[in-house]
Amino acid sequence: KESRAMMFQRQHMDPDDPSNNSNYCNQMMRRRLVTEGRCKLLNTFIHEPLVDVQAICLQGNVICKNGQPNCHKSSSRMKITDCRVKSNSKYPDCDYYTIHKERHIIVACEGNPYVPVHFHASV
Ligand SMILES: Nc1ncnc2c1ncn2[C@@H]1O[C@H](C(=O)NS(=O)(=O)C[C@H]2[C@@H](O)[C@H](n3ccc(=O)[nH]c3=O)O[C@@H]2CO)[C@@H](O)[C@H]1O
Repeated sequence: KESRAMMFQRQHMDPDDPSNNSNYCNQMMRRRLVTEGRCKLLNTFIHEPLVDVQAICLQGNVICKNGQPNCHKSSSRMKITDCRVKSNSKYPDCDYYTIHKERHIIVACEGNPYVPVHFHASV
């Protein structure tokens, strides 16, 4: 069974910078099995080293939108790509906009070791 930490890495970690690949999301959403069962509305990939993303759990603790106390905001901006589903997408042909950004990211952390298990938002 896949751990939540491994699921976070499968769904959200991609240290290699895709810079200007406009078809990145259609490739990666499929390759990482994020579109299993339905066209996920929004999924963000993070283009930073795993150790830097894991370090966020030691950075700014903030309250999550759902009231849980275990969210953490990255102290620096990070290279990310938002994959946002196109409105005319029909499962299983999920079609995505590829939106490259640099933002602070907010993740939820859990466990021992205390690691990211959920991508909460980018700001
Ligand atoms: N505090 C917590 N602590 C621990 N766990 C917590 C906590 N909170 C939730 N989980 C758990 O996480 C799991 C999960 O899949 N939550 S999810 O909201 O659907 C994920 C969002 C995210 O994947 C994506 N998104 C969203 C925005 C963006 O910029 N980029 C972007 O990619 O969209 C999804 C929907 O928003 C679920 O098991 C829930 O129980």
